[in-house]
Amino acid sequence: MNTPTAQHTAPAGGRKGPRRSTAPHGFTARLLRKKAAAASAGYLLLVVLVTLLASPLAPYDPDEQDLTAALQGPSGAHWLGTGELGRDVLSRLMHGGQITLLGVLITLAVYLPLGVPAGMIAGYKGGWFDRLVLKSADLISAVPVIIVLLVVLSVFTNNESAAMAANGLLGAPLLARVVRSATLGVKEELYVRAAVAGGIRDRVIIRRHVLPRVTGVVLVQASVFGAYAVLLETGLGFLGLGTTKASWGSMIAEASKNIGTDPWLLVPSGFMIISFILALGLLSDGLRDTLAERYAPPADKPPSRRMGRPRGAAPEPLRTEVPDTARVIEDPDPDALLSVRGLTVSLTIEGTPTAVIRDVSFDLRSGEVLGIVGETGCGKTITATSLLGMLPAGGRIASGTILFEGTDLARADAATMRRIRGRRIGWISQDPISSLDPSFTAGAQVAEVVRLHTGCSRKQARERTLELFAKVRLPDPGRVAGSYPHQLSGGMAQRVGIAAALAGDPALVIADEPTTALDVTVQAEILDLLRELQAAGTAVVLITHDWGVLADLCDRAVVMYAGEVVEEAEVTDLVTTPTHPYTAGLLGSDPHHALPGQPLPAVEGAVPPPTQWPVGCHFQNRCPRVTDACKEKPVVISRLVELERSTRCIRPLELIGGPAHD
Ligand SMILES: Nc1ncnc2c1ncn2[C@@H]1O[C@H](COP(=O)(O)OP(=O)(O)OP(=O)(O)O)[C@@H](O)[C@H]1O
Repeated sequence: MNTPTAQHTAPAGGRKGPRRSTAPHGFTARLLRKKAAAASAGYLLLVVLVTLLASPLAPYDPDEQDLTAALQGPSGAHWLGTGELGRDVLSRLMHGGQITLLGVLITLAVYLPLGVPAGMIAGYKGGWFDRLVLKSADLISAVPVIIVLLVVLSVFTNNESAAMAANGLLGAPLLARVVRSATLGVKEELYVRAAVAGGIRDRVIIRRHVLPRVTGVVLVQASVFGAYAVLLETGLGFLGLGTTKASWGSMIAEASKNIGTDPWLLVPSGFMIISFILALGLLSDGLRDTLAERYAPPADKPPSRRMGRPRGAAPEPLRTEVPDTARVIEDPDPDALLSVRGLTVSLTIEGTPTAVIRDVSFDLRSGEVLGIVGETGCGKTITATSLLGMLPAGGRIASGTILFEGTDLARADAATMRRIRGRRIGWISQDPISSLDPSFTAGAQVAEVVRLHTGCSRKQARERTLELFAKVRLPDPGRVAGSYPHQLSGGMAQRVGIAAALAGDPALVIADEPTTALDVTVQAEILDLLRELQAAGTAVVLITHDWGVLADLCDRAVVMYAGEVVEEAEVTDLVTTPTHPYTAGLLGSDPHHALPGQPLPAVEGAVPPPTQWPVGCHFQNRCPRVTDACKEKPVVISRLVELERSTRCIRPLELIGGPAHD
């Protein structure tokens, strides 16, 4: 007999309190609309009430014996008959529930407070604690629970409470393992990453953002384990190891002794146990489905974007490390707010640490907007997330520096990064709805960030939130503050996201394709907001696929291709006189230049993945100007000092009519 673990790992949640959504979105209302779950909840409530009120309600004392009326069937005097000592079955059933349900309560009182926090911490933090939880769960799975309980009962004779507590203790690591898995998924949700980017502490994120999402899994596990505890109590009673008082288990034991002469005696206690367990199961299914509905993305919206998470990168040589001969490290610009130099980031791909961006360098001054442009998979997001120290699990900065306000973020510890995220560097995501936790109102989420960064009172945080909402030109800030994410349009959600990014008054904002999910009119409004930020002196790193957005907003831009910066220049120079064939190709395939009725010119081929970067120029397989020299060795990025631009091409001036040489 081993402790059960339910196979439900569906999205979960469930949280009460003033922030909860109201009907028709209310959790209880939706649960009660499920007939089986509603009937089960009603039945369980009735059983609990009758059990609690057994003393006034039961027609007889549960231990009152009447040997003249032993083993009788149902009658007017004894509705469910009598047992072998003439005790009233109905009264014993009502009182017996107290012992059985107390056993369930004790089990859960140990099981939940140990298993839930342990699982969330293991999943969220990883490391040695995670390994400990997994190891404990493996070990416990191999332990025969009944043997342990027999040992406990031999020490605490007939003490069912001790046995049930031990049962909870044995189940807790298994619960922790399930909660850990759910937490791993939640941890990658954009709104959790947005909270990390906002500088919110881990314990607050676990309590406010992870706990509501794993609550469903926990409820399902709790109901399955509760049903198991009922069975266990019954089993102990049946074996005569449990309490000597009336309990559902001891009633089963009594009935089984008399099964030959009076089979009826098994019916009331058997029905009680089976119906109770069945109702718990149906309720748990209802809870799971209701919570899954609650966190399912609306039908018209794609599922939330998650970051992939390869694990276990080790500081070994990278598969695609760049040789020193192919690096040019200039001194950082002394006036820059942010200076990135020679940044190489590795992720574990197919089990091997692999550079996914390498030798990335750029500068950004206060009040400047720097664009990062390139096709999908070129390394724009990894570059941005390394600035925030939020690489996917297993990712690490292999080399290079990220100087921001005098601190090298590439080497900053967790506490420094937490101080910088949200306060000095804000983050705006490309998926505004998924960046907000569906369990909280927009106002509550922004107020949380405001409080974190300013330490102000709740009231002041609410006022500041409304100011921020007005600043990002949200219509009716009060109404938006009280709305849940699903009640907001994409544009409104993005404004809320920008308000959250501005809550700490950061010097730098990283906007990762902030307009991709929005329609054209809303895009223009969001770009206006970013322009205002810039005018107020905030530096912005803008990741985009869109040359129109780039030309509209950015002062300078870096073009990335297959993990490398291939060109860096003022935007006007980039769009008018590109020096790298990739920049020229990208510009040529810009839909803004499409001619009616003519196919859009495209750069043939696809970006090679980091595992297949060629020696030499990464663009060689798609370049219309490729020569043998391009394939020989990694191409150094050269500074064209007079033109105030850099390019990673061995014939940088060829495209703009300069001398062509190999
Ligand atoms: N979690 C991950 N695990 C493995 N490889 C990853 C992971 N995240 C990114 N990569 C790889 O790193 C490279 C750079 O990815 P990145 O997301 O930075 O590209 P991007 O230019 O931002 O693309 P997009 O425009 O689609 O966001 C890609 O080859 C990608 O496949």
